[in-house]
Amino acid sequence: MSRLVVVSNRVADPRKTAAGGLAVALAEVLNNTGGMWFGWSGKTIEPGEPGPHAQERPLHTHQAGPVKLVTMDLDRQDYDAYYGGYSNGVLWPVFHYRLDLADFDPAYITGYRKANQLFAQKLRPLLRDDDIIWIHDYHLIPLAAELRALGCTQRIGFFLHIPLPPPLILAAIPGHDWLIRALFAYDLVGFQSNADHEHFCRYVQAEAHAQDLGRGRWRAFNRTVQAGAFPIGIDVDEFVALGQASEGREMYERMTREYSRRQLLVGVDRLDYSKGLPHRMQAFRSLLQNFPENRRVATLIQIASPSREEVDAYTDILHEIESLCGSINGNYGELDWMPVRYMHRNVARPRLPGLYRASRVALVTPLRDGMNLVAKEFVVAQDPADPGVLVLSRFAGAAEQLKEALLVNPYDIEATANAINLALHMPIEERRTRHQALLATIRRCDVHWWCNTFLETLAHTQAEVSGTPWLRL
Ligand SMILES: O=P(O)(O)OC[C@H]1O[C@H](O[C@H]2O[C@H](CO)[C@@H](O)[C@H](O)[C@H]2O)[C@H](O)[C@@H](O)[C@@H]1O
Ligand SMILES: O=c1ccn([C@@H]2O[C@H](COP(=O)(O)OP(=O)(O)O)[C@@H](O)[C@H]2O)c(=O)[nH]1
Repeated sequence: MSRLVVVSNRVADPRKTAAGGLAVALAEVLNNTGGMWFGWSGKTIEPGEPGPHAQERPLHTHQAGPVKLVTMDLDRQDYDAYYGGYSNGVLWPVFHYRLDLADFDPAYITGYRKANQLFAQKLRPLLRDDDIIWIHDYHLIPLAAELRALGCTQRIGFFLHIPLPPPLILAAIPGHDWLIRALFAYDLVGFQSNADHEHFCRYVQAEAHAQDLGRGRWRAFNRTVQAGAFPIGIDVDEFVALGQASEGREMYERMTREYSRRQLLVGVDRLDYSKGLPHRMQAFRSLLQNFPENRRVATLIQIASPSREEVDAYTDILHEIESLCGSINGNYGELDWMPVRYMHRNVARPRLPGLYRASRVALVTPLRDGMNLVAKEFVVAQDPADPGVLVLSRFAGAAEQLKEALLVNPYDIEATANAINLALHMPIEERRTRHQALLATIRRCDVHWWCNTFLETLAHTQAEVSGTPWLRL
């Protein structure tokens, strides 16, 4: 049987918990399949630090249950240009439709290419001929092309965890044609939603003049690539079990005891401008303003786990949130009631099911999101007899699947406040009906379904390209 080799920027011990949907999902996949997980170690080598040059630097290897974790360090300068610079200063904002936040510094692309070349050079000697290679996310778009240039002929799949914007937004990136050409080094390219997949099809037709071979296959640059939507899911049974374990139960009991006279609303996000936290706070403020019956009753617990703090746009959003929370509490708070409980800290995943279950409403209102696993976790954690309500942005990938949530446009503050009010006062029958339908979808398209569907499709892609040498990017 072929071995699965997963490659992503961030690697986590699959036996421990991590914040960030990619690490959570891949840990769950690899715990089941076994194989190798290759990525960045989380360590950077500072300029002037003694030791071998990047190419000669040894890898870190660690057996974690059935998974062999192999990681590499990056030089500080390369890491800054590759991760903070090109990945999170160019690709992240543009792919989330935020051209205004992109910083097209030409030095970034050099660092990005260099890091991808280093990933390829380090990974190449570890590969077996019959490995199935699955590369993840925007940090590593050119990796297959780099591996092909080193002679790799294995099946290689790619999954983009973030949205793909419409062609004319994508085309604003200097060198966008280079990026999309790099996708043709893969055999299969997966997106989170039909909308993202459709943007890809439109782009390759209009900008790359690709030939449509039908059934998701496109031919350009002397290669054939298959593309499709594979919405990522969660491990439902694992999350249910987490809720039944002691930490989950204790959290539930503590929250229900502490907030017995209140109705809890919960938001759990990385502190990222794509998550729409200022808009959410404004909607909550409008709720208190327009529907005063919720004052002294509704309490919003907002977890904002620290993220990418070296990128300026992330520091800006931190200040904006802090000021909004302060003003809401200052204007509406009472001696015995604070409307917003804001925490700029990561909450360990085992505690989240208890927090979700104790909450009447979840606010998942990103301005754009690839998928958003928190939306799915919230539904799974509910008591089916008395479930909470999911208020979900129509701009999260999850909205394509979770139609029975209260779908909102997060830019429309008043409409979002109305939806939150509806959620807080929704009759129990309607809550149950919606929850049942949501849970069925989340169960059907869980993380195992996602992984199996992607890998089966990859295994069946036609190897039309074997023997065709990859022309260097
Ligand atoms: O690794 P970080 O820079 O700390 O960021 C954490 C992850 O954020 C992004 O997650 C995305 O993947 C989720 C799972 O598919 C999806 O639900 C979510 O909508 C995405 O934002 C990023 O894509 C990952 O690479 C990061 O590791
Ligand atoms: O304080 C936190 C915040 C988030 N998460 C987890 O991180 C993941 C976030 O994934 P999502 O897809 O919602 O968004 P991303 O951060 O990947 O953009 C979910 O599994 C959360 O349970 C966590 O464990 N603790």
